[in-house]
Amino acid sequence: MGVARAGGEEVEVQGERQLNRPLLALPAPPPPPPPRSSLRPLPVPVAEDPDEKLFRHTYEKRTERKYIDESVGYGLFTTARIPAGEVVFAEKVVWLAGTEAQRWKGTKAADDLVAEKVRAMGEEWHRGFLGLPNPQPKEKGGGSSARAYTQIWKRYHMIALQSQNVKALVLGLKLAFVNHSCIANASLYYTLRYPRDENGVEDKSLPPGIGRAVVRASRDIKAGEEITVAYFYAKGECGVRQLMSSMYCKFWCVCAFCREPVPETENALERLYTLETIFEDADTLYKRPAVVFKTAYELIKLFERLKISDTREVQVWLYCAMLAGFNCDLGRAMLFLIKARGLVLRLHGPNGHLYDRIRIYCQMPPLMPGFGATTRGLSAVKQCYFMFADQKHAADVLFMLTAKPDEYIRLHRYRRRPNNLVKPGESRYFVRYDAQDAKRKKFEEEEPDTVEFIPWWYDPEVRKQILEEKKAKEAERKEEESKKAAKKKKKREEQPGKETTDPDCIEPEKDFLDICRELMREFDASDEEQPEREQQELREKDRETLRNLLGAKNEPKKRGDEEDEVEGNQKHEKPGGSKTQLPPHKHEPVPSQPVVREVAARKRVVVETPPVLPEIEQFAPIELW
Ligand SMILES: C[S@@+](CC[C@H](N)C(=O)[O-])C[C@H]1O[C@@H](n2cnc3c(N)ncnc32)[C@H](O)[C@@H]1O
Repeated sequence: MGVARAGGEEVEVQGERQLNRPLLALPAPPPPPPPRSSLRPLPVPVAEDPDEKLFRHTYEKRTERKYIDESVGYGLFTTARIPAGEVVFAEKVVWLAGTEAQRWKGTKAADDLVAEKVRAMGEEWHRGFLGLPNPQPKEKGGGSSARAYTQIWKRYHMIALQSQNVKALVLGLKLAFVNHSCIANASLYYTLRYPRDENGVEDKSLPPGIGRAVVRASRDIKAGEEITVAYFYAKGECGVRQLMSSMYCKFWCVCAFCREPVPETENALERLYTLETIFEDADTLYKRPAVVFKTAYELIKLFERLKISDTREVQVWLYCAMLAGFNCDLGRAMLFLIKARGLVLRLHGPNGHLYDRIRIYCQMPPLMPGFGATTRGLSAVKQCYFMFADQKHAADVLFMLTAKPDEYIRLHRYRRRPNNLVKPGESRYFVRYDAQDAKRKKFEEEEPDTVEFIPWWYDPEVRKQILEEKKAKEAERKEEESKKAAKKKKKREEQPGKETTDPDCIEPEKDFLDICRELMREFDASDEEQPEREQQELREKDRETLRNLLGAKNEPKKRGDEEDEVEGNQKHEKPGGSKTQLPPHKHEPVPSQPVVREVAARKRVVVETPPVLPEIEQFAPIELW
């Protein structure tokens, strides 16, 4: 158990060791960067009652409600500075979801339901609830406080999305005054709690409910500043965001960034929208991975510059992790996940459901949606470690900044330049492809068949018609193809001399061994006419040539020997000269020499290996599959 200072108070921090533990049983990564001065160590849940101990010390007393204007109503303001990462308040809330919300039928039933829930919170809370400013005329229902519960509820509640997108309506006495901003200075999340049985023991077989609403400062909040959170995931330009606020929250957003849009923030939120759109399009993800990474990188930089630090940034890191996972790139995926985990810990602490999701992905990356759709990024987790060592320049590798739009560069292809070889403005890393990689790259870059889809909203009759049309078109295309093939074949048969121009294609219909056997038979037939000794010599020579031709599979030779041999063979092979020349086969209009040269020449692949410097090795561990 450790002790940390928070605003002059001492806070018990339990389980720090647990937080610093590596995620997977792997070699220890380099030490983490020093903590930022404005952040104190994060509190973590404790075994007994997480809510009680975790949020004992908050900045609740340094806040007050103030009236803003008619369009927004009240807001919650600070009376003193609140440092980034601190819990502003963590309060108990009344919440309605699922079957309970279904009881909201008719005003009387609704009022009874809210009253019942509010009374269950205790007398003090009940009084606080009824003390919230109620703008409705009191006598509307006849009595002085008739329908007061629902009136207050309707004005001050918030919508919370729990895991699996379960909607819950929440109301807290402080939370009631926290307004939305498209670029908020605090984050809101709800701790989850399992229902307790009659003995007060948590029943983990039941779905968890909401424990407390926690508002945590995501940046330093000055004294007198309004505390704002994001009610929804705001993205796009101001008009789009206002449309979203009216759709999701039933108000027209008039936050500072919608009232007077700033070009830079507008640009950042528009980029976020673009990135989200890209992530809905698997085709772009597949064909333009480098563009996606670059967009994400620029967005993260922009967020940093504008000091936007909220779940949207977590989402960008998560998207990058998913794109890496999509390509089986565990090294990059892990690093993106670690970044997302760090940020969500800073924003929400280890209690929110977003943290739970990221923690699960860290432990089991294949659980990320779309994982392993392609293998072109294949890498191992430990390959991300060298990027820890080189935080300053790792972005080049992590986001593939030097890649072509359609490229996906594997981690092991990056080599770090030694200090004396780096020119100003140049990337620290260069990409090394070898012959094997180039072959694989060609395969990786093959485009998949395009996926066509018929929108679900089309009329069934229209869908049927479209499918039939597609089938007819496909049949037509196949028929055309077969016609073309038949035409080609016919032409070939009519002009046998003109046939093969491709030296690779000796006899398409025949097996290579058949051809060899035929050749042997032909040699034997022509040899019968020769005197016995001469014949033997020639046969021996022919066999030698054939052995060379077949690549001397059983006797591996040195590269140098092979080259000499090929060149030697070429010297002897004069058309019509020696007896070792293979006579033209009746199915083989083109002389066989070009084939011989081609086959042999292909073996002369020289793999260029750059000088391996110990420094490069150290930073870029090489791992080939
Ligand atoms: C939880 S209450 C916050 C307190 C509220 N300002 C009041 O005095 O009643 C949520 C309501 O505040 C208003 N509100 C919050 N953020 C807003 C914003 N950015 N623009 C316009 N209205 C907002 C909306 O009417 C919303 O339904």
